[in-house]
Amino acid sequence: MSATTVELHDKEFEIYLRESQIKLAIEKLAARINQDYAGRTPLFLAVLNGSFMFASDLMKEMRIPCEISFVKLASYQNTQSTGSVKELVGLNENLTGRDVIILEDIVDTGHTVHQLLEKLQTHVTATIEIASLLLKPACLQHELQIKYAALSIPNDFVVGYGLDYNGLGRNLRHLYKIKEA
Ligand SMILES: O=P(O)(O)OC[C@H]1O[C@H](OP(=O)(O)OP(=O)(O)O)[C@H](O)[C@@H]1O
Ligand SMILES: Nc1nc2[nH]cnc2c(=O)[nH]1
Repeated sequence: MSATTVELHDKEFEIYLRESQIKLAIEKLAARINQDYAGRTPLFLAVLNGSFMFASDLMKEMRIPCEISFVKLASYQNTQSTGSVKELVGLNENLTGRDVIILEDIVDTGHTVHQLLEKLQTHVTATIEIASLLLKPACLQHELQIKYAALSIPNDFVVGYGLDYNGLGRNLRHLYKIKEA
C-alpha cells in the first residue's frame, strides 16, 4: 500500500491513477507498437528527465527488435534575446532511414515535442511518431499528431511515475494530481 495523498514542497497531491492502471495502459500501447512495427526495428528516443520510468516499462513490453537512446532539451540563456532557447543534447545515433518513436511522459502544451520535431527535421528518418504516457488534449497549442498516447487526462498538474514538482515526486509509483485548495 502507498499513500493516497502526498506532500511535495508546499503542495498537496491526491492519487489519480494507480500503478496497475498505468501498467495496463502501457501494455495496450506496447501491443499496438509491436503490431504496427512488426518486421522493423524502431529506435525509441526517450526525452529526459520525465520519461525514464515510462521508457523502462514500455521497453519491457516490446516483443520486436528495438533500440533506445535518451535525449534532453536543455535550456540555456540566449545572449541575443531575453527568451531562453533549447539545445538538443545526447543525440549520438544516426537517424538516417530509421523508424523513430519519440517517448514522452506527458504532452501538455506540445511545445517540447514541437521543438524536438523541429530539431529532428534535418535528419532523414524513414518515419517519426510520438508516443506519450499522458496527453492533455485540452492544453495542446500545436498541431501535433500524437499517434500513441497511453492515457488522455484533463488539465490538472500531475506528479509521480517520473513526473516531478520542482524536482520531487519522480519516484512515486502512482500518478497524483494537485489538490484543489
Ligand atoms: O507539452 P509541454 O507543455 O512542453 O510539456 C511537456 C514537457 O514537460 C515536462 O518536461 P520538463 O520541461 O518539466 O522537464 P523534465 O522532463 O526534466 O521534468 C515533460 O517531461 C515534457 O517533456
Ligand atoms: N510534473 C508535470 N510536468 C508537466 N509538464 C507539463 N505538464 C506537466 C504536468 O502536469 N506535470
